[in-house]
Amino acid sequence: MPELTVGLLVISDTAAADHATDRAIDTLTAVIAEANAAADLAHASYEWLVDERRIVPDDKDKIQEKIREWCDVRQLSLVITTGGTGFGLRDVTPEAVGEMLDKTASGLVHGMLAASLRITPFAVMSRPVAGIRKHTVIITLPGSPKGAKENLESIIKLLPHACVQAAGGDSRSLHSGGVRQLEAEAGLTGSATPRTNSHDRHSHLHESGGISGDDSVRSHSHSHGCGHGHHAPTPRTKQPSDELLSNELSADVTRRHRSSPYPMISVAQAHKLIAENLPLPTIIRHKVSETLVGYILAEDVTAVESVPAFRASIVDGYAVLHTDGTGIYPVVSVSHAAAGESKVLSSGEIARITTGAPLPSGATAVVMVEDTRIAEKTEDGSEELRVEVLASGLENMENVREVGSDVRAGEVILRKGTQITAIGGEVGLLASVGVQQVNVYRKPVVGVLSTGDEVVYHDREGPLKLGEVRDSNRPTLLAAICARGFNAVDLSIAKDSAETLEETIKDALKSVDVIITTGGVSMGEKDLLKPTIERTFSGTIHFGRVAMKPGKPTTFATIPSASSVKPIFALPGNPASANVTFHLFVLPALRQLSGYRENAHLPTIPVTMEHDVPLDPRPEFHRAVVRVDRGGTLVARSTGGQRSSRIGSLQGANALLCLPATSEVGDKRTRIPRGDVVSALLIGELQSLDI
Ligand SMILES: Nc1nc2c(c(=O)[nH]1)N[C@H]1C(S)=C(S)[C@@H](COP(=O)(O)OP(=O)(O)OC[C@H]3O[C@@H](n4cnc5c(N)ncnc54)[C@H](O)[C@@H]3O)O[C@H]1N2
Ligand code: MOO
Ligand SMILES: [Mg+2]
Repeated sequence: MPELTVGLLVISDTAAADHATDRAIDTLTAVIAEANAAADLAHASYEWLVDERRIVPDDKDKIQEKIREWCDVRQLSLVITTGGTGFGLRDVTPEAVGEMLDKTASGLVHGMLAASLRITPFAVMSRPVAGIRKHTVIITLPGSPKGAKENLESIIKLLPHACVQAAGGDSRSLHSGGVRQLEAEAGLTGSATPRTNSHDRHSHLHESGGISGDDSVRSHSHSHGCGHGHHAPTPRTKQPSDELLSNELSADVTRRHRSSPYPMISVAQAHKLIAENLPLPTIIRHKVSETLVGYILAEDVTAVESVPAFRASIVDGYAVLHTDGTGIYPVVSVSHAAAGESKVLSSGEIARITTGAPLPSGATAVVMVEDTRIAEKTEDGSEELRVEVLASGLENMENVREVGSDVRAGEVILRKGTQITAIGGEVGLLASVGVQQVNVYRKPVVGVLSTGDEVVYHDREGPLKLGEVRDSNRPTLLAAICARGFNAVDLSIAKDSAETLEETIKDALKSVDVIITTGGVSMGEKDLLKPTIERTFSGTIHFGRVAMKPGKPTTFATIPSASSVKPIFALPGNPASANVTFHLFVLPALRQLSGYRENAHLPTIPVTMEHDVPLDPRPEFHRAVVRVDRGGTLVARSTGGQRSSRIGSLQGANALLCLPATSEVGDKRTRIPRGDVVSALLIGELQSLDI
């Protein structure tokens, strides 16, 4: 399918200083993904491919440098800028872009402004420009993600047409920006897509864009005819710039990065980026049953019925009129805890009653059987005929549960945000008041993929060949995910090839909400995950390195999907690293996606070290066993060797000690001494007493 390549340029001093503050890239990527979905539905034969995403400050030179590269060298189909179009002193986008346009496109500007003015009069404060440089269409959107989204949505249907024309009506130049196409042309991926001829494509664009009567498009498609379907490919020279190499799937090993292009961020920053970039939880209806455990309520729940629904006895004994006092009374009826009517009780009468049974009407109290004596029996001696009430001074409704005294119909019994626990209290409460279904947040379905040419199934028969490694990450993570009550999908093992990764991830995106991969995220030439996410799936890598041990190359990205975005956690291949980063980053994310709010993180508790523990230059998450000692103190002991490859460091562990980096402690200490208190992240159950 022909690709219309897009560059997204965020122009903002703030976002350039701290990429985490940027919302525009995700917003615009989602608009483009939606346009692709709509085009797909309309059977249009083109697809937008976001090929470049960059953030630059409000600096004319920096803006022009990118525009030059993307238009003149990369020959992208479309460049979208956002930001710097206001009246502020630093706002220079229209000037920077305006100077570089070969032709202006005032129609696009009018279209965007008209759409904005329908929403807010402040649209007059935007100074957009649009036009063509060489073969690339350029549009400038406002900086607010909302405004940018509205502007882009107002013209996006027309842009394929504009891009085709700007490319000179030449399908080759339209294609030339598509990197995947290029790789196919150069025989790099080995999977050249058959090209659609220009006639077909233009007639499809025609339908989807709703444009009619445009001679130039029609005559162009006519003049090139079907011949271009098999036109000899014209490979474009690759640019050896560092930026291009940063996510090049097929770069020679000599041309790969020699230092990671991903900034090293702190664990706290990583948590923030994850929390901010996850999609919102969705709501489902779920029946009240044992399978409700673990879900979080997405609504306040109101009692349908009262508990008790009738006046009920609290004890086994005799229903009486409390005003009758002590004395001998005939037993006129029996009220058992069972459905059915009972006789009206009058003064001078009593009724035998069991715990939980309805109080006969007329009765105002219950006397415990222990406070009575049989005065007369039936002839066969099986039942009492008359009973002496010994208890005096009974209160009105003594030993009676009033209607609705436990729960009143209409009362809110559970608040939105409450988790249905394994204790059973919430299920019990819901069941008791006749609530049969509740709205809860859907739990995400999580796919787990191991990657690596060396990785073999853990249950593969026979000895390992040199270099083979049994897959421990997938069984470990599947176990941890299921045990926490999430649905896991086994995505198997993918070889270290761009095609396999692409195919596997593409398939997984159809059935899972979150993807976890392990391996292939560091600096090796076979570490292909990051470029695959960026290039093939137009994903945004929110971070690719974290200052921590283990887990340094932990990567978090989102991939645009039809409805919103799908998170992908690309964890390091080392088994201990994969498990630690799962508990530290992925589990809180899964909890947030299932409706947890501020409590999405696992709890952290202060623990006392039972022995010295060495510190590392990186903040470390040291696997440990925490127990309550005989004095009631929480004490921690290391699980031993902490090498990232050693999954045994997690055997028996229930905590990760959060140890500071050597640089973070005073006096350049290299150890935490025995008896010191450190913080521990509780990843398992707390054991009481010594074991
Ligand atoms: N030059 C550099 N090399 C490395 C760096 C670095 O910064 N510069 N970081 C190191 C760190 S820290 C880690 S952690 C690892 C992470 O590597 P990857 O995520 O790329 O993972 P792989 O290279 O694919 O594998 C690493 C290791 O783990 C074994 N592995 C992988 N998958 C599995 C599995 N499913 N089950 C069991 N074992 C698995 C694999 O065989 C390797 O031994 O990179 C360092 N290198
Ligand atoms: O950070 Mo890596 O996970 O040490 O081994
Ligand atoms: Mg590696």
